[in-house]
Amino acid sequence: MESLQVIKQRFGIIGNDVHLNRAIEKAIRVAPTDISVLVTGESGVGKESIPKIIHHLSHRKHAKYIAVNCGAIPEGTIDSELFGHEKGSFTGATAARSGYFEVADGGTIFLDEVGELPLTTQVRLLRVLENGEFIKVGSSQVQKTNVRIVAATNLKMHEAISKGKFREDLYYRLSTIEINLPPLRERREDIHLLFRKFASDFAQKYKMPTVRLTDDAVKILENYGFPGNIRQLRNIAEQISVVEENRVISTQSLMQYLPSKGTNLPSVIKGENSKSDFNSEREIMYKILFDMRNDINDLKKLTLDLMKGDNVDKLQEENKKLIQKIYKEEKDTLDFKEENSVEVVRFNDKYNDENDYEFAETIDADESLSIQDKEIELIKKSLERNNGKRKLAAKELGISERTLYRKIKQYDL
Ligand SMILES: Nc1ncnc2c1ncn2[C@@H]1O[C@H](COP(=O)(O)OP(=O)(O)OP(=O)(O)O)[C@@H](O)[C@H]1O
Repeated sequence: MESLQVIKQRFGIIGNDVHLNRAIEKAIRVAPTDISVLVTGESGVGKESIPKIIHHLSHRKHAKYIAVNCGAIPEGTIDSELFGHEKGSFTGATAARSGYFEVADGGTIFLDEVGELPLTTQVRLLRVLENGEFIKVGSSQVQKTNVRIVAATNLKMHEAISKGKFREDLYYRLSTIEINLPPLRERREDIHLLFRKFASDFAQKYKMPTVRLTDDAVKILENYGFPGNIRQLRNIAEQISVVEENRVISTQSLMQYLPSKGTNLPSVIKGENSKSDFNSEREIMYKILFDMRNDINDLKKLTLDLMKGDNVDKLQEENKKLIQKIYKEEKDTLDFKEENSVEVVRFNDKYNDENDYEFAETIDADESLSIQDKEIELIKKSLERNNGKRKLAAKELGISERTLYRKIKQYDL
């Protein structure tokens, strides 16, 4: 069995906390078996490295390892993504498609944010776990797969079960072994270690001297709560590495990067003769830009649905609110059948596959970079303000939690 230190080095895991070590040791021990593992812990604690360790130390290491963000896949397509679909099983299914459970046969699937799975998908997953059987969407033929499942969640699963959002039987099936990763505030002795590692990585990346904290600043950092855990610490290290001219970071400089405790507002926003008016004005501008982009993305999605779908009336009815929001000054309804008939022909070739549909929801490569930067800034701010709580941040930003989750992953926030 490979030693703990070797594994940590191989998977880039920093820290010496006893709970962290215990979690890694558990992963090493359970790896050669086919037992299902549930990795638990708050967002940003480093759950993703555990399934990788398990896969690479198992007899499955030469087969596929697929990591799926269950929270990032739209509900309507998740069954097809996981289990595949037959040609013609739904509008837009122009060809049969293999799902992850078929592709990963012999390997490992990591189901991140498993608590986000819709109940209908949970039933399918339970069946795979019990006897390796699954059925493609639109098929009646039972298929077999041999996949090891490692799942992760940052939810309190017992709460999700009591609210009827997660099946109890599935929970017990998934969590034969549970590996819990501690939040950063419970492993204070690792904080400075991690900061130094990130500071050195960013110094290399941005070709600048490495930043260093004064002794007092170290104490401040070690006593900070880190609601966003290691992901937040990494972001702070990056911001400091890029922004601070003086490479020795004092308490005062550091404090600017730590959202203030009481209000959870970033300290840079407030202050005596601060440019708070300018800041709030700027924030409003960003918010408008952000809303506009969301409207455009919603509209793109609706347009694609219209291009692909044949039940235009139903789509129009379902999206009445959105249409009215975007075409405020227009009449109550718009005749999409007429307005888009030409486009259907033109766009059909371009968007004839569901991956394009997904792409329509993401950011275009040629979109203005500065708007993207502002979006990131706004998301970060909102997460800070809401103490890392995605539900509240999504509400504040006016987007769904699922979209916010996707953006956090996309920008590695
Ligand atoms: N022990 C560690 N050493 C070095 N980097 C780490 C460690 N733990 C986490 N990280 C880094 O922190 C970031 C967040 O980790 P990760 O994505 O695994 O968190 P998570 O618990 O899966 O979060 P979420 O529940 O939001 O998906 C990543 O950039 C990861 O590389």
